[in-house]
Amino acid sequence: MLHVAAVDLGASSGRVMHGLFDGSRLELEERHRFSTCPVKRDGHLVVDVDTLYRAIETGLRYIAGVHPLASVGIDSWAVDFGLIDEVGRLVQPPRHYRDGAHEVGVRRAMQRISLEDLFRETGIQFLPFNSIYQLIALQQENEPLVLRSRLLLLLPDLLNFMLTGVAHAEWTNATTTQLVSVRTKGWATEVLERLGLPASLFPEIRSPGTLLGPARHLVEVGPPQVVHVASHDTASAVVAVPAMGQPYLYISSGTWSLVGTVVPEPITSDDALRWNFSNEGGVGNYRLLKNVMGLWLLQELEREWATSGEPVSLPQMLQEAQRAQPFAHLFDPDHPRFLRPPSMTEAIQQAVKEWGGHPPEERGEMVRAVLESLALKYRVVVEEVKALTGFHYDAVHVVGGGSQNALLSQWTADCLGLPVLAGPSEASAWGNALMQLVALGEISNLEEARALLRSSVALRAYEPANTASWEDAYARFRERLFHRPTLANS
Ligand SMILES: C[C@H](O)[C@H](O)[C@@H](O)C(=O)CO
Repeated sequence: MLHVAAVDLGASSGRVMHGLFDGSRLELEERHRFSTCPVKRDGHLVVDVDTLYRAIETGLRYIAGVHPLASVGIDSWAVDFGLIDEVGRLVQPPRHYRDGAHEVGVRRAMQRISLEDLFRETGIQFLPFNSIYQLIALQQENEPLVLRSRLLLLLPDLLNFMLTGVAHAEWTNATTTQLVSVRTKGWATEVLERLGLPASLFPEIRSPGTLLGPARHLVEVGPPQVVHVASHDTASAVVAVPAMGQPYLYISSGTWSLVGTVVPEPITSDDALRWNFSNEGGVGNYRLLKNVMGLWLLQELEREWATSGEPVSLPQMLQEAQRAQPFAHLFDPDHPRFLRPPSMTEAIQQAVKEWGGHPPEERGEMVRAVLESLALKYRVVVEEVKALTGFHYDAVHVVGGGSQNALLSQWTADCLGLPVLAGPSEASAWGNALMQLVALGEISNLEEARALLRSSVALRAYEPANTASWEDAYARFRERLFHRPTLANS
């Protein structure tokens, strides 16, 4: 039996998963779960790297204390980074992308380079919290701090560095900085020059599926090899899309919903620019996708209800949503106001009002409004994907934690008029473990990885129903949508 550890850091929790591979089946078992929520320091939302690192070590020691651990891989959300000084210390805690400080970076960047030039060079969608804007904002705020930094490491690269002492930039996550060139596939040096950002901060880019080095702090239990997995959690989740052949559509559904497909080369056409698509690095391909605000909306509502003394479970929320009136409170879930609103309830009510609807008051109305609006937004993005690639798709794979939301999966099928195949729910951890097996030479490629996955996990299928009323709602949704600001044009 071969033992690997997949460390997957999500928006609110991280887990250390134990992968057991017997040559024909892979099993994943959770060994340690911990919070990844940002903390407030000096007025900013930051990532508590030391606490994360300690939790990861605890989980790894737990597995390695019992089994010979062959390897470890770390994936996390994208864009957030730490700056390291000449002795390898963090110069300050990494800012979290939901902190508002990057906005000054957006304004500054736009004075120096157009969105169009940036997109043509990097293929990445405009999101105000991309690393590029976070770094410019930091430079504006504290230039000496950036000048005395030696390296910029995205979160999984930073944790890998803490484990091994080796500093690299893993490809899939590096592309989310909006600072990697689609032409050279290296750091976009011309963009860095135009923005006055030091090229020396950016380490060598390495491909997923390669070995990084031994985990030096775990010598007494091995040490296991640290592997460059697809370290952007969405890239790992896409590795674990159990598709049979090409082309395929996916929704990586969690705090964000990443809606897209994979393409052999980036698509940087006028339409891709206009629709604000991303070409994020994948494993042997590009992930042509768009961020939809996702289950963050629901998570925030749930948090608000719990803090106001009315905690509610997900099954209860879904039951109440089913009883509410259909299509009564639609809104654009990607309005920038939803990134970090003081009150999600009020932000949704305001958005519905602006679309000429009656603001939802009841919990069920609110949940129904979120889920219907998400499904309708998925349809908008899927239509754009079809137009960009010219492909026909006959199903959509929903992977990640959101694949367990049966109501959203059913409504997604109804709205898209396509079957939904839901699962695996721990897709990022699966993709992470599978890339370790590739790096260790246990399996030879993605096709084999997917075959292994299909024989190891159960999927749920949802057939489209009730499509006529969704078609009608979609027509109304589209009409409203294209007169309102989105993350791209606000
Ligand atoms: C910032 C988000 O985390 C990012 O855009 C998204 O791709 C992600 O990583 C979702 O987990």
